[in-house]
Amino acid sequence: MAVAELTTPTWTKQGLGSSHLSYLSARTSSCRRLSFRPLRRTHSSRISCSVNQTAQAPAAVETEVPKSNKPDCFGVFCLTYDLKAEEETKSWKKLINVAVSGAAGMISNHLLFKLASGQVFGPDQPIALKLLGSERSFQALEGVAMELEDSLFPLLREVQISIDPYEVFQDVEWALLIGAKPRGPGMERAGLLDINGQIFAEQGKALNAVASRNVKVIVVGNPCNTNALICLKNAPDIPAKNFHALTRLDENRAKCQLALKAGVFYDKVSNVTIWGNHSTTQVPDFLNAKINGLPVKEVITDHKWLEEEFTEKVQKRGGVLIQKWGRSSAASTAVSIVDAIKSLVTPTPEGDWFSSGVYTDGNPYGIAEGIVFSMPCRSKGDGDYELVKDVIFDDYLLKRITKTEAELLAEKRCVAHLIGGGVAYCDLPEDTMLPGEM
Ligand SMILES: NC(=O)C1=CN([C@@H]2O[C@H](COP(=O)(O)OP(=O)(O)OC[C@H]3O[C@@H](n4cnc5c(N)ncnc54)[C@H](OP(=O)(O)O)[C@@H]3O)[C@@H](O)[C@H]2O)C=CC1
Ligand SMILES: O=C([O-])CC(=O)C(=O)O
Repeated sequence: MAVAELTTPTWTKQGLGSSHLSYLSARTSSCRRLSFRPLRRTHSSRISCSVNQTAQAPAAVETEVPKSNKPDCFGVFCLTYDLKAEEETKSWKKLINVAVSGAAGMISNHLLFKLASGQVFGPDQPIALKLLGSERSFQALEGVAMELEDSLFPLLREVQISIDPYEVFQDVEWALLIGAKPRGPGMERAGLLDINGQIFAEQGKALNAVASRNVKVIVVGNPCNTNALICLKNAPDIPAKNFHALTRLDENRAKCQLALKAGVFYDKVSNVTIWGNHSTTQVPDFLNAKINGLPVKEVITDHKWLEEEFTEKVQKRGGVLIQKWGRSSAASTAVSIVDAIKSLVTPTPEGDWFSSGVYTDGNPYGIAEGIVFSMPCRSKGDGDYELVKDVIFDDYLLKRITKTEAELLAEKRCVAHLIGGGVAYCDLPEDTMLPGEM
């Protein structure tokens, strides 16, 4: 039944019992929870919660639950909020503030709705989304906020949009830094490092000034390892350990290729590490990885494939996708950001680990200190992690780890001016590529 035909619209929540009391106040309630607070933009006060202004909280009505397979039942009108809202709210956790930069971009367009739905932080975790954009993207950001509003997510209590990182990062517990300038034709990697480095230096300073002292930061915008380094160096009051560069997409890509080759479903693949940079020098580790609990090299006996095809496939997967799609991975990147967060907020399954680009100080592998390098991590589910010690190395793995390490050390020299390291000197060993560049 379409909205116009309804005299008493109902919202049903799949999975609830068969008898429902539906309340029209679902509308007022969700609207009350979504407060748009556009900042530093006078014109943005046009955003308002129009339903909130007009709706009254009507008495409860008992209605038939529309069957979801009815052809005239669609979208929001197939949903019921069993609004024992007050009771439910009491069982919820304390609201968390989550900042997302590049919020009008492609990755965010997938990610924000996952965050708001509860599938990332859990069904009892209300969140406030704080969206960072720019002058150029502000209108689009308003559009994003409107779509979030129209989605009626019960757990989404507040949406803020702003172009000022000092406002957006105020008290945030999570900062997902996605916005970055893409490398254009003819642009040198050094140029990209500098332009994006400025963005991440500013955002690091803003996080340092106003974010929660234990904020967890996931840098997605490329080149993400060095951007994360710049960010953490500009945020000296936040533990360096709290900064991550996203290499989870690479891990997921590696798992997919191993599963494909072994002819197993990908949940049978575990212990996959991506070592190093999120670039074409990254090292997907098949030495320590397992399939059905067995070393990958015992299951996949074609070692030439592992060393050559597999490694290159993972390194260049992003570029192949761009050739097909005409744009870089957005949906799968958003999924991998979700995976990365969940890996920090839920205990890592016994014996397994996940990859993340983290600060190398104190690492047990002999990797140079002072860079952000993807390594195997485990978490107790408290947002923190520890590095996995029981991994093995062979000459093949060590040689490649050395190469990606050299690249990151060179990137670090290129951005010395942004991390308090004096005059920058850019001597990148070769113009290595982001996974999306080929
Ligand atoms: N680590 C990983 O695994 C992956 C990383 N990426 C990286 O994530 C980033 C975002 O990708 P995606 O969402 O697809 O990109 P989009 O181009 O869709 O969005 C990027 C956003 O970055 C912002 N931005 C910030 N500074 C600039 C600038 N100087 N010029 C242009 N835009 C700028 C823009 O927002 P605004 O104007 O609001 O600032 C824009 O909306 C990219 O750096 C990409 O390379 C992509 C895939 C995987
Ligand atoms: O290069 C890009 O922007 C895309 C990217 O990081 C990837 O697909 O892994």
